[in-house]
Amino acid sequence: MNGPLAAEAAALDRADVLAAKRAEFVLDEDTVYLDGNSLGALPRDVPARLADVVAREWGELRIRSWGESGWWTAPERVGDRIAPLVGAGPDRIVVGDSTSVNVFKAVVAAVRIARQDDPGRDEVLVDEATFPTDGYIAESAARLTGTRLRAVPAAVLPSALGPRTAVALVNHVDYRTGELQDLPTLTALAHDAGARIVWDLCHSVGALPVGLDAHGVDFAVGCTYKYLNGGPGAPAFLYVHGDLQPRFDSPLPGWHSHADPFAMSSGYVPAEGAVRGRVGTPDILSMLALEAALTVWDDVDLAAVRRKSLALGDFFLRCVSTYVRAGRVSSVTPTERERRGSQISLRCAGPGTGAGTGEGVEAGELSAAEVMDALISRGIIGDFRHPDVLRFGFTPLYTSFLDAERAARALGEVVG
Ligand SMILES: Cc1ncc(COP(=O)(O)O)c(C=O)c1O
Ligand SMILES: Nc1c(O)cccc1C(=O)C[C@H](N)C(=O)O
Repeated sequence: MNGPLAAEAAALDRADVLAAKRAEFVLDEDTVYLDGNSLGALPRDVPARLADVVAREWGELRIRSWGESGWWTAPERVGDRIAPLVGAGPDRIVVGDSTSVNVFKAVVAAVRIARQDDPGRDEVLVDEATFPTDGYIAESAARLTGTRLRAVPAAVLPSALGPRTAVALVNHVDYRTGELQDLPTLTALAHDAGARIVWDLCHSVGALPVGLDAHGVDFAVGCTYKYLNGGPGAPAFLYVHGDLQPRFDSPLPGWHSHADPFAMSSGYVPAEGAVRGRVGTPDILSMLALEAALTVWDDVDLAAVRRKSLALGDFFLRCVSTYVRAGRVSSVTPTERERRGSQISLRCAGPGTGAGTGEGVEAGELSAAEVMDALISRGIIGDFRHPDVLRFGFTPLYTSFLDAERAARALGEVVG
């Protein structure tokens, strides 16, 4: 059954310049997939490419593939494919390892540079709502570098930056609320304070233009399994600003980052450029699946992605206010477009959330976790984050306005 906003959704889909992209992904029409901010959908061309890598490059060419199939240079080559999506020039990005490992490399290297310039800097700032892994890694990086970690709310970061700050580690888009931080302003403020900044782009790469080179960002990391659709466990990336590349002193100087790896010498001599961010043998199967997945971006205008992402978010919020009983959910994602990533997070007060029953919630109503379970059983795939947040990720390459309408309508039915 259609809701009152279904006709409008269909019209928006007809006018969508990215609509044709959906056919490049493996999706089924019975499911509304709104979890591309956790695991992107499978691009259609990936299975055949991966089958070729396994059967021919590994199965037939075997060891020769390191050279003949370009395996050895894949981390830089795939990095150069990601570069335009984050506003980076060539040889600035290397792909490999997990985001967590790249946070470690970036934070330690950034502290080393900051303290070379000014040994008095003894603090690493992190936004206190950070995705947990960043906070855990930053705490260890701080201990290893003789600094201390200070967690502050993102809104307080501008005033927390000061003469003691070595590095600030900031999530560009908050994984829980979907709030977008002002990267140009915070980067400039960090530099004004004499500090270095590391951005975690997990929830912004592929969702909005980032402009790393243009804004003078020092270091950035990000994952490739969300909006870049690289697949489960796809390798992450590390960006190092061009001016800092010669000073990048990796805390994990493995042999793949050596200037002459096959010299097998006992002394470490770092390679120049992005290669310096490598560690050991890359996960070639995942790396090449990611490379194949990135071809969907070849003809995509990121400004159009951002326009559609914001339009989907606006439309979804309108559908929610039309279909869902007043007071049952409220958006924790800022309504201002310039403060939003590509997800809408709804607080769903109820039993077992620790958030009280909330206005408009009656005894016996479903908790947020139960609401998400009920949505998933109806084929609406979002996710739940503690204690009471329902997340709906909008992936402009394959999410339609009808998806947004169907999800909000189902939510209204589930919460009653
Ligand atoms: C902001 C952020 N950072 C880091 C990670 C994860 O890091 P890793 O790829 O090491 O699991 C995620 C998601 O899992 C994330 O959302
Ligand atoms: N990285 C993930 C994983 O290894 C398993 C399950 C989910 C994830 C995610 O990416 C979660 C995601 N970063 C989040 O925003 O919560």
